[in-house]
Amino acid sequence: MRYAHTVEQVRAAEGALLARLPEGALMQRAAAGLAATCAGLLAESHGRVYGSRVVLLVGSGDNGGDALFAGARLAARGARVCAVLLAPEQAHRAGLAALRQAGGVLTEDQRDGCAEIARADLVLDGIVGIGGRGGLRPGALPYVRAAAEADAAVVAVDLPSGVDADTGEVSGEAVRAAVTVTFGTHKPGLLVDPGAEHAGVVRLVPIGIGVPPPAAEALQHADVAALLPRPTGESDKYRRGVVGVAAGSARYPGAAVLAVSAALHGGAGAVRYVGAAAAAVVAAHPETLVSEGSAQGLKQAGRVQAWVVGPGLADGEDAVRTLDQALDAALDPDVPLLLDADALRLLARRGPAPRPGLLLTPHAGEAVALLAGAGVEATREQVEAARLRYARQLAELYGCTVLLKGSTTVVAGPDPAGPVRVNPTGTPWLGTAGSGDVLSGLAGSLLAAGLAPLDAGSVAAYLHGLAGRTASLGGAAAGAGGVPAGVGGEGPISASEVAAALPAAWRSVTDRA
Ligand SMILES: NC(=O)C1=CN([C@@H]2O[C@H](COP(=O)(O)OP(=O)(O)OC[C@H]3O[C@@H](n4cnc5c(N)ncnc54)[C@H](O)[C@@H]3O)[C@@H](O)[C@H]2O)[C@@H](O)CC1
Ligand SMILES: [K+]
Repeated sequence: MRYAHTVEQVRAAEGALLARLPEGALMQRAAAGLAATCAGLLAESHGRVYGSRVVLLVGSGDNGGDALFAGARLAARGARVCAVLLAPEQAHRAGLAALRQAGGVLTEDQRDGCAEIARADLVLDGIVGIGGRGGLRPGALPYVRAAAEADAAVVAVDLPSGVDADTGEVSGEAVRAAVTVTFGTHKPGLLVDPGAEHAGVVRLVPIGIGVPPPAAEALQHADVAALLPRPTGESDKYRRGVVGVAAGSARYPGAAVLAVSAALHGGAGAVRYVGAAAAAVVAAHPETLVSEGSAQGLKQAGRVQAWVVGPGLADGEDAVRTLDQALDAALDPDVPLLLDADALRLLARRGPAPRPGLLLTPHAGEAVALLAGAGVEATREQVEAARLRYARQLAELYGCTVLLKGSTTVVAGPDPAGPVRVNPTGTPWLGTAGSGDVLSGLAGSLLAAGLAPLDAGSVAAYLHGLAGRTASLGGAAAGAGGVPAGVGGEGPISASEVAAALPAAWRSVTDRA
């Protein structure tokens, strides 16, 4: 698991350690790890550290201190290090002295600084770290823009300056790093877009701080492998779980086919389908147990261990009746229920309807409707910019687990003190019609197999992201969790291909565990 902690948690943990250690010891640990990563990058790009050109962007706090001490270490190995001081009066004194002693030079001049950046091999962003507030200040912008235009590898110290450490929000511009070297623990803003997208590859340097339970966490391969259901010798279809899918309509039969397809690939023993697209579902997946038409309803469908309701239901009378039945207490309240797509729009009209085992899977637009249904106004852009906050708020308002889909999918449980799961896999190519139907069928299948809503949602998002990348790479198994989305070699995909790639994604997780 990759754990992330808020600034407040990091400060408390660091405070406890600082009291026990000699002054500056923690910063030296941070700087040593930072310099080692930079040396590795310089060896890759320049062939060696000696003679390479390094520019440090140094702000007024300890984040700048880290950059200065790391710069001193690189200068001691023969790098030509220039520190650009954004706040010369407040720059870290001991760090400045160390850099000077190691042969580094300083400048406060904007033109000089930008010229140095233009010919640098590596730029270290030590403008602000966890002490940053309210986005980049105007004085930093020329340097940040020069770094973006230069060939240099940009390495962010602790987090890219301009990214909110707790939320991943970016107001205005922020540093875009190839690599972020973060200290002690991850920060939530490094795991969730838009912050995650600015952070590049994130490397954690342990500095020995003890941390409390995390505010956010991201599953890794081993966690997913441990959570995935594994049939045993005694498993029959009921023990493995039967998932019911109430989806599709005369207008949108394809959504039902995709949700069923993913549910069949999601580890459940069988899939029951109820709805108006039975013919299309059976034609595509003859193994599905279908009930013709929605008139028969969910209650008559037979035994299931989880329901998926919503994809392609449209918003007619049948859809309203289906949602009523799904939320009806007479339907076994112990059977987990996933609501997606049209069911979410209908739920938004009714407002919160708390129920055990409820998982909602909105995208940003549906989240806006759900928020409005609970009396909270927000725009799509606001939800996309502050995904952690809105996922948590929705989970609290609706008293259930909420999986908010998007460039970073996040899953929040109803307990406000619990961690939010942030999904590390995926590719922008997954933003394609029907992709959400695949995710909900898969998550429903995992619910039926017995996973709790938070686990079912986050494991489904993980496999869905991997399957998307696998399909996008033309069938080659995608890399490990944590690989940033959008790495080269990918191409367009359809939702059917994502569903078909689920078994390969599953195997790539269990094979490596
Ligand atoms: N506290 C510790 O024990 C450790 C801290 N470390 C480093 O120290 C950092 C935190 O240091 P600080 O608390 O000094 O805070 P920062 O260095 O992150 O920034 C605070 C300073 O920046 C100014 N500032 C705030 N917002 C700004 C903005 N938008 N633009 C420009 N300046 C802004 C503040 O006035 C303050 O002077 C961490 O991110 C990490 O890099 C590491 O050395 C590890 C140990
Ligand atoms: K920084």
